[in-house]
Amino acid sequence: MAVQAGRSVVFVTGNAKKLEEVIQILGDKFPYKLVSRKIDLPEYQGEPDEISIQKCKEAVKQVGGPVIVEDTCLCFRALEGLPGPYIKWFLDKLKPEGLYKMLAGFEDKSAWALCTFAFCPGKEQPVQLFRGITEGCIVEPRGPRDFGWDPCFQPDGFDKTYAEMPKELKNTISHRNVQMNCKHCLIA
Ligand SMILES: O=c1[nH]c(=O)c2ncn([C@@H]3O[C@H](COP(=O)(O)OP(=O)(O)OP(=O)(O)O)[C@@H](O)[C@H]3O)c2[nH]1
Ligand SMILES: [Mg+2]
Repeated sequence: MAVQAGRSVVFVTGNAKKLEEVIQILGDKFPYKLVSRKIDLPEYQGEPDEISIQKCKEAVKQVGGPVIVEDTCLCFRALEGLPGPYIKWFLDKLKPEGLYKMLAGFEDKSAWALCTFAFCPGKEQPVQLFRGITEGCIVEPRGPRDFGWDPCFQPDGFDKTYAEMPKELKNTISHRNVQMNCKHCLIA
């Protein structure tokens, strides 16, 4: 990332669980000081890239310096990628059980989790995007309920849902782990 060494970057999110995972994934190898700001940014509509760019521009306006935001989509193949960026509202109303039931009429239960990080060094500067995708399927919910749709998403190659996995394993293979050496994630 184009941040000068020794500088800090503000991760803007209203979601404490995301923040927790981002801090765990970056560990102490991230060469910049990560500062968090809890701001509930607007839930924009549109394609994932456009949403992340708008979100990042709003964050930079509010923070006034280098920022990172991320937007997470959960996309069902049978529904041509929906709910996608609107998963927050579907999850809120339907809970993981309802997400699973949404696919009752479809044979194809496959899904992908997409995380789009957006970085902007300052006002009027271009926004850079970084994407991570983990392929999986939607299953009957299993495991602890402490983070969103984790109980109904089972990544390919595993017999556990995200929620059933130890956090270290989820963080190694998850859509949020946007690293070139992550074997399970596709870097878009
Ligand atoms: O089970 C989960 N495992 C995950 O790894 C994960 N990452 C995000 N989410 C949920 O999916 C929606 C994304 O919407 P979202 O990107 O707009 O997030 P948000 O509004 O909560 O925070 P933010 O936009 O302030 O950063 C929200 O309901 C999040 O709780 C996850 N659920
Ligand atoms: Mg949001």
